[in-house]
Amino acid sequence: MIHTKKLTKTFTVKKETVEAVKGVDIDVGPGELVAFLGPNGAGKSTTLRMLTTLLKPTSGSATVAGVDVAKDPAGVRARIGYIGQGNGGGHSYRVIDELIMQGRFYGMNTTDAKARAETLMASLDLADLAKRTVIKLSGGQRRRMDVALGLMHSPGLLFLDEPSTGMDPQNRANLWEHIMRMREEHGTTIVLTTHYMDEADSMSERVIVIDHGTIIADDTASRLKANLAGDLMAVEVAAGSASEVRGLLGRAAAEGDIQENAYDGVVRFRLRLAHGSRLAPGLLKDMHDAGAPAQSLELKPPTLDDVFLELTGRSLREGAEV
Ligand SMILES: Nc1ncnc2c1ncn2[C@@H]1O[C@H](COP(=O)(O)OP(=O)(O)OP(=O)(O)O)[C@@H](O)[C@H]1O
Repeated sequence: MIHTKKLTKTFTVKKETVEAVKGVDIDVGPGELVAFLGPNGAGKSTTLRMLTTLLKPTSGSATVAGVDVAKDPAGVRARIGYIGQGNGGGHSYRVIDELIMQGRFYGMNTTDAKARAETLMASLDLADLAKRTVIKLSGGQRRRMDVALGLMHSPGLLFLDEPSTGMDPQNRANLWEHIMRMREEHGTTIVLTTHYMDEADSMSERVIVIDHGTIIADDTASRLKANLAGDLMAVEVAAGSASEVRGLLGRAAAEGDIQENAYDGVVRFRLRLAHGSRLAPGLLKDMHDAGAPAQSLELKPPTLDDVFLELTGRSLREGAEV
């Protein structure tokens, strides 16, 4: 569905060069659901805008839905849906009319456009709002209408630029439910950008992590977490067992720091362990056999922020405007 080779975008601002996207290679297959995750200014939107033909690449190439973005931008646009950041200004048209106009814009006749608009309004929970003017919609309703607009011409590939930014958690969950249902019903390939880690984590099958215009990781969220971050383990033992346990934990966590705090006759160790949940039972047994049993053991699975921290030394949260 998407193939890019060394796709690059450079902006010149007041004689200064900004390398927004630095030669990225991206391959997305039919039916995939992929999130571009990265902090503000990482180059996510610029990449999306090149793929949707809103920006011309400085160099490199991109084929989207089988069409070269540089050679046939109109051909690309006919095959994709694009839902950009933020809402356009208020519209005084009714929701149904706005959707029909979009369909007409893509060459549908009025009857087909009306039928399609009604189907989409039903699946996006907009049917009761069909006659409301667009300016009067709430933020969440407006975003769902944006999704309906992007889907009017039944594109096989849908791009969403930060679809849920600024929405409250309930509206976000609601929008996602609709997007997932759309996907199930139509097999749409979906590419989105987000700086919400939990959204990339729970909704996407594949996460492409972008930082400073470069792809620094590309895998499923669970593999990224298992391979790059590891579980956070906390073990408490009686102070008298601490040296025994220190040795056992040191062998289990071949790399990485082991933090230690002592209080009230108890020592609490904290460490990161790849596949901690698999190692924990053996570790508990070894501690027991060594006469240094654990008083408690907690395991916390890693987040995509831990992955980003491991890859860059920075937290995704630091630069996020959330
Ligand atoms: N039209 C432009 N002119 C000049 N610089 C730009 C332009 N668009 C983007 N940039 C710069 O390119 C870099 C990448 O921006 P981009 O918007 O792609 O990041 P992003 O990852 O989408 O961030 P956000 O999460 O804030 O949307 C930034 O340094 C940005 O300032």
